[in-house]
Amino acid sequence: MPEPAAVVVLVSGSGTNLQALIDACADPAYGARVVAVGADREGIEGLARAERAGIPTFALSVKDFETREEWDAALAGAVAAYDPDIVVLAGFMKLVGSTFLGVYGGKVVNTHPALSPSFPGMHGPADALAYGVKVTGATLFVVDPGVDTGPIVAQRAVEVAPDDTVESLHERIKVAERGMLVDSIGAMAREGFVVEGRRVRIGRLDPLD
Ligand SMILES: Nc1nc2c(c(=O)[nH]1)N[C@@H](CN(C=O)c1ccc(C(=O)N[C@@H](CCC(=O)O)C(=O)O)cc1)CN2
Ligand SMILES: NCC(=O)N[C@@H]1O[C@H](COP(=O)([O-])[O-])[C@@H](O)[C@H]1O
Repeated sequence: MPEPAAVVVLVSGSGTNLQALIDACADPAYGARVVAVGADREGIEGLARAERAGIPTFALSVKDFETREEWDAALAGAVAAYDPDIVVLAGFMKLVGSTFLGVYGGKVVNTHPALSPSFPGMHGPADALAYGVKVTGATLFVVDPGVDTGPIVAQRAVEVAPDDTVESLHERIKVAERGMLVDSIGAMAREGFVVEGRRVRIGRLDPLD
């Protein structure tokens, strides 16, 4: 069996997406291994989940750096120590900048709780509910310098219920999101992937395509 792909996961909160990846990686056939978990803050459940799984962690807070650029470079350096094949932003509430993307561009993916290109930013479920859409969902994309604008890897649709609150809707999205993340990262790790303009292709190309 080939070496599993090395994955670094960056988190800011509860880390349920991270946990889904950790659980999937327990199967050697999955093809990936979480080699480190980083955060932009201390004391979060995401880091505790990594520690319980015996995975190395690091935390770099923007406020501990003179400039945003210095934080971005330090983040790139901390991630580089683990030589990842894929970097997953899983509820990571910071925009990564040009230094980080200069090193990892093309292999950083972010999971977002809305169907891109609708409702980018930090409040996807609330914005979808406020707009009144009947279907929303989750999107996995390759991170670019914009906010939730990168080429799409995968999407899962979720129906909005008439009595949904932001919390109930986000929880239902997160169930779909975790499945999307686990399925996509496994496929990317096992089969490889390529970004061609706005299209992301996983594995062998369809001969008719
Ligand atoms: N270069 C990119 N970085 C990130 C992307 C992206 O598409 N391109 N996706 C985000 C996730 N994201 C929501 O989808 C998001 C996260 C954070 C922000 C933001 O404005 N954050 C503030 C700080 C807020 C806080 O600390 O609570 C900031 O960065 O200063 C917008 C969108 C992951 N990164
Ligand atoms: N803009 C980024 C954003 O909204 N991210 C969202 O935060 C949640 C984190 O959950 P988790 O910490 O339990 O994985 C996820 O739904 C993720 O998509």
